[in-house]
Parts: sequence; C-alpha cells; structure tokens
Amino acid sequence: MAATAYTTRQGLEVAQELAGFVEDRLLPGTGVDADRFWSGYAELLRDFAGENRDLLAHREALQSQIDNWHKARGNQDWDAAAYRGFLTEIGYLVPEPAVFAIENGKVDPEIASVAGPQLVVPVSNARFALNAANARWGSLYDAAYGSDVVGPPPSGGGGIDPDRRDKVVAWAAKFLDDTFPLTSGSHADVTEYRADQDGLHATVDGKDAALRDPSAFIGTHQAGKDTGYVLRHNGLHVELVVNRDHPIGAASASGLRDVVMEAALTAIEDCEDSVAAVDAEDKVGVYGNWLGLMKGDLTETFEKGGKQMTRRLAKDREITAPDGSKITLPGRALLLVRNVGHLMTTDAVLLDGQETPEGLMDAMVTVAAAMHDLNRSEGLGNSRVGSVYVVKPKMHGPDEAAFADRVFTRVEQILGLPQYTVKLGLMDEERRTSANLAACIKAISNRIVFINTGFLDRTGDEIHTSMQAGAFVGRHGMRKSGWLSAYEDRNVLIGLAAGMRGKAQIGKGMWAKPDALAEMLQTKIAHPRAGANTAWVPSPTAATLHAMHYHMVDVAAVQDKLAGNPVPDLDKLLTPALTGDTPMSRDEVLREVDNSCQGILGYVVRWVDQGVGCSKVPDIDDVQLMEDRATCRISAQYMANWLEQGVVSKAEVQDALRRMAVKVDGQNAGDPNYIPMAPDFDGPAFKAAEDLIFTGTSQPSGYTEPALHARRKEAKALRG
Ligand SMILES: CC(=O)SCCNC(=O)CCNC(=O)[C@H](O)C(C)(C)COP(=O)(O)OP(=O)(O)OC[C@H]1O[C@@H](n2cnc3c(N)ncnc32)[C@H](O)[C@@H]1OP(=O)(O)O
Ligand SMILES: O=CC(=O)O
Ligand SMILES: [Mg+2]
Repeated sequence: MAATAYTTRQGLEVAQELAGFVEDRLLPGTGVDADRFWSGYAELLRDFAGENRDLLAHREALQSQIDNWHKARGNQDWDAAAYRGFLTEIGYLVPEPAVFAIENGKVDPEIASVAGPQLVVPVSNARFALNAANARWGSLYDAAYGSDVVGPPPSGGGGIDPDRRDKVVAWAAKFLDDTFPLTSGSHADVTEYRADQDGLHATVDGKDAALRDPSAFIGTHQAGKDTGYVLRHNGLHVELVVNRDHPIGAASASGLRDVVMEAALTAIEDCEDSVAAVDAEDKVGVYGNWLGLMKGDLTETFEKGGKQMTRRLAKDREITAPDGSKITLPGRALLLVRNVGHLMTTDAVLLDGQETPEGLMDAMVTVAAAMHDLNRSEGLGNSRVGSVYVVKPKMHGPDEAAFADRVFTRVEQILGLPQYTVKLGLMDEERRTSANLAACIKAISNRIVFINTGFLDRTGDEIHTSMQAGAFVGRHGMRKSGWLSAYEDRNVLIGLAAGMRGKAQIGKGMWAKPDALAEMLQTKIAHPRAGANTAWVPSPTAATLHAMHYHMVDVAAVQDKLAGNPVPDLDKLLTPALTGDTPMSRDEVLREVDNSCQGILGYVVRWVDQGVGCSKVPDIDDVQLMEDRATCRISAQYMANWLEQGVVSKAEVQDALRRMAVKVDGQNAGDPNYIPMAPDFDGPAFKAAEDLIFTGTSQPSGYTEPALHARRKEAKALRG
C-alpha cells in the first residue's frame, strides 16, 4: 500500500483520492461548492473532534470504575441494589426523563406506518447494494424453491424439479388462503383469476368466487405477458402474477406463475460492521456506491450462470385501479445509510497533522450524497418526503446521542439543509444506551426514526462491561438469560411510551443464519408478535419470507395492546449472566472455545487478507453463520472473559486457534485468492485473531475495529 498522498483544503490535509471524489463526483449537482464543503468540514472538526475524544475518554473512565468495583467485591453474592447505586453515583445511569413524545417531522410511510422487513447490506459491494434496494419486491416461489422451507434445499443441478415445484405452489397457496381467503374454495384450486371494475374474481370448481375482503384488491400490474393482480393486507402488497405462457404458469390451472411479495420495505446500506474500509481508497469505494444509489445511476456488471448481466435500480410499479385510475407503488426499498460510530479516526482527513473522527467524515459525505436525492423530483428517488436517513451505531448513553444530534445540525447548516432533514436510527446495542434508553431517545427526539435491538453488539458489550464480575455463561445460557429478555422487552415498551407508534420503527435484530430459513419462518414471527414493526434480515430471500410474518401479525394491534404495560425492571437488565456456583462442564467450555476461535478466524481471514467485511462462516456444527464485526466482538469477548476468569488457559486458546486455523484453511481451499494461515501462523490475519482475544480486555468496549484496521493496513502494505 502506497503512503497516502495529501492535498490541502481549508487547513485540512485531505487524501487526494477523497478530495477528488468530493469535488468531481459528490458535490456537482448539490449546489454546495468545494470551498463551503471543506471550510465547513474544517470547522466541524475544530468544534467537535475534541468533544468526540472526551466522550470516548468518558467511556473508558466509566469502564475502569466498573472493573474496579467488581474486583473490589471479589466473590460476594450479586447485590443488585448496591450495583445500581454505584452506577448512579458514577453517572452511568442518568435520571429517567419525564414523559415525552418524539417529534420527528416528515418521515416516509415505510418507516412511520407500515410494518415489514429491514434488509441490511454492505454498501461496499455494488452488486449486493443494488440487490438490496431492489429487494422491495421478491418472488415467493423463488424464495421457497431455492431455500429449505419446503424441504432440504435443491442441489443446484439446474432445471425445475416438478415435485418440488408442486410443493412450493401448494405451500404458497396456503399462505394466500390464510392472508387473502376467497368467499369459497382455495387458491390452490383456482382455474382462473380475472379483474373488472367490481374487483378480483376467481373461478373455483367452475363457480365464481371473490375475495372475502374485496377491498384487498387494489388493481392490476401489466409487465409484458405477465398480468399481476395486486392485493394489499396490513399495508403490504402481494402480487399474483398470471402468465400461461410461462413454464410455471403453464403447469398451473390458474396460470399463476408467481406470488410476488412486497418484502424489504427499508434497507440499510451499511458503511459500518459489514464492511472493511480502513483508508481513503476503501472509504471512497463505500461512498461511491452510496452516491450512486442516491443519484439513481449506480450499475454493476457481472457474470452469473455464464451470462453477463448489468444490475441497476428497479423502476416503480404502475398499477391500474379497478376504476381505471393509476397508482404508483415504490419499486425500491426506502434506503437508510449506517454511518460508523464515534470510535474510530481516519487518516483520510488530517487536522493539525492528526487523524480525525471517521464518524464526522461519514456524516458530511453520506448526507451530501443524499442531497442528490433531495434535489430530484422524479426518477429513481428514495425519500418521497425529503428526508435523509442515517443509522448511528454503537452510541453509549444520552450524551453521545445528543452529540450526534448536534453534529447533524451542524452538517445541515454547512450543506444548507433545513434542521432535522437528517433523521437518525438509534442502535440500542450498547449497555449504557439500553439502561438509559428513554433519555437517549429524548436526546434525538426531533430526528429519531428507529430504535433497534442490535443484540449482537449488545452481547459483546454485556460481556465487556462486566468482564471483571465473573465468568459468563456460554452462548446457550446467554440466549436464555434474564438481561436479554429485559433488554428486548424494555426496548419495545420504552419506544411505545416515547410515542414511536405510527412515527418510527421499533426494530429487532438480525437473523444470523442465512441458510436456515425454515427455522427463521418458525421463529422470527416472534419479532412482530413482540410489537416490533421491523426486524433485520441478511438477504433478499430472507426478506421475502420474513414479509409473511407481517401478514400473519398485525403489529399495530400488538402495539396497541402493549402500550402502557410495565417496563421490566432495570435490575433485571443490569444483572449479568454469570456462571456463579454452577460452572460449565469442561467439554462445553472446550467446544465453545473451538467454536469461537473458528468463528473469529473464519471471519478475520477474509477481512484482513481480502477486505471482506461480512462472511458466511460454518460454525462447529457446520451451520453457516453470518459473521460480521459484531459477532466477532462476541466471540473475542467470550474468550477474553474466560481467560480473565481462569475458565481456560492461554495455552488452550492458542492450541484451539492453531487447530481451527487449519480447519478454516481447509474450508477456504477452493478460493484461489485465499492465503492459508497454517503452518506458520504468523500472517496478519492470524495475528488479528490473537490480538482480538489476548488484548480483548483492554480493547475499547471490546470493539474489534482497532485490531482489524491495524492488521488490514499491515496486510495491504505487505501485499498491495
Ligand atoms: C450485527 C450486524 O451489524 S448485522 C448487519 C450486517 N450484516 C449484513 O449486512 C448481512 C449482509 N448479508 C451478506 O453479506 C450475505 O447475505 C452473507 C455474507 C451473510 C451470505 O452471503 P451468501 O449467502 O454467500 O450470498 P451469495 O454471495 O451466495 O449471494 C446470493 C445472492 O443473494 C444476494 N444477497 C445476499 N445477501 C444480500 C444482501 N444483504 N443484500 C442484497 N443482496 C444480497 C446476492 O446479491 C446474490 O444475488 P445475485 O447473485 O443475484 O447478486
Ligand atoms: O448491529 C447489529 C447488532 O446486532 O450489533
Ligand atoms: Mg451492531
């Protein structure tokens, strides 16, 4: 990696690549000239970088007070009252705000009022980033046929297996019967669908049937030879696509060739935990894709199935209502952009020779990019109400949220945008935020568009915060622990109490087993049932399937029932899940050590050597798991905690790392770009895994970024 070349702008040293990107690609068309951008940015850094540093120092100061408190108490029994008193005294817990209601201004309906899936995607990958935007609509037939929901997934030999096809068709018909019942008969037995000014008709057993709720039919959608009958339920659309010339339609008595679901209502284009962006070059790649999405002109050409294809943003869908009027349905997910948190600094922009907060750069650049969307009145637009949606991760407590609010006010001033154009999604994924959630929401109440239980980071922070309290129970115990359920329940109830219903999303976390979609269908319905009007999915296929849950559950009604329920006690949230007097068996410990080491290595080897920020890595039972920086944080913090508490020895972990490195090398044997870690175990990837584990106690909040960035830079320098 060549040393960064800088150019000077308004007292800043700016990496040339970034300066070129900003001036040649980002700003033209925004009405903001380069001088205004750079002088505003320089002032932003002068006014906010110091406070950013102070906030991070405060995190560390609180953490060391907490560590010392636990160390001083030794093996005494857990004393919830004493602990809570201590946290109040040091300012970790702040007073609960008086009752308030958020006032978040203009918010698109996908966020404010309709419940549905939220897809997350690494924005560094243009092919995936476009796919996520287009995942607003997804084929239910394809999702079921290609996954495990009607039986083990297909082997991938090509062609359609008629038995599997029939299973999928019957399974989808059952969903249609449950969601859009007919006055008589089943969708499985329809021989014809047709529409007229009275609505949708179906012929079953030679007789006319209609929808039991005729108002569910909103019109037809013509696309080539496809005639789509568009239905609506719980605010979400479903299209019955009929085409008797299509092989699937031809095999169906009704000509039904697909059921197309409105799926990813919103998608988060991620600049954070699913990407590996460590320098100006990487950041320009990430920003370039977000800019293309905001301009509507991003394309990506690639080869799939031996054919070259070009992917671009999907158009909106034109529907003809029964009375002949036209309705436009959005063709793309409403896009949010996840910025990085307050932790990292970047060498892409230097002030007084020092690195500057990466979060401030993300704020400036991603909002400026979204101005292309704000300035456009037609075409492939994003927000229809003129808002910009930024997701802010990993904030600790209300002061950090208030800081973000002021940063975005300043960014709006620099760019000439009305205050509160930028809306914020608040990741409830650090313990101090969960414990002070109402105050955090209040701190950004004019911008807030979601709270989301990012339980993966939250688990990492749970372990790190109470590192010195004792040994944490294993993953199985953690999933069933009291703090986790208190965290999930409190999030919904505090959000409702803050008036988020009908105005914002109360979201649930990621489905981290991308291939186990039958299991997802069984279990992720718990999210809408808990009152969440969105939840994260890792892929468009998962979005299409998860959309079914929002037909099965009327989230608005659930929220009505929940409103006013007592919020679970803070002590429950604050009680760590420690093994206490019932330590885990040696077998369980060693198995989990192998599992964590494998997960960490499988993830970091692609991050450090190849710059891939989100991967599918098989776990110890060969279940493919989505690994990102947050899941890596959990594994590393487990190992650090168990080392700290003497549950395992350093030698045992070192042995596991070496054995698992050999296993991971084997799993990647088919990748021509892969660099094996064995037999030398001295490359930057292997060392990154060691850093994450053996320095896990002293890493800020147990984050993985510092070690990963340093080792990735080393790998880039070594290998170009
Ligand atoms: C704790 C947290 O912060 S969670 C948030 C961060 N996590 C994420 O963002 C998860 C994003 N998901 C992913 O990166 C991927 O789904 C993975 C790595 C988990 C799994 O990938 P794989 O199953 O190997 O996907 P694979 O490479 O086979 O792609 C399959 C298809 O799905 C698409 N796809 C997969 N995931 C996504 C996604 N998140 N968004 C859009 N498209 C996607 C691909 O574009 C591809 O379609 P195409 O060939 O037509 O382009
Ligand atoms: O960002 C999400 C999480 O679970 O962490
Ligand atoms: Mg997270």
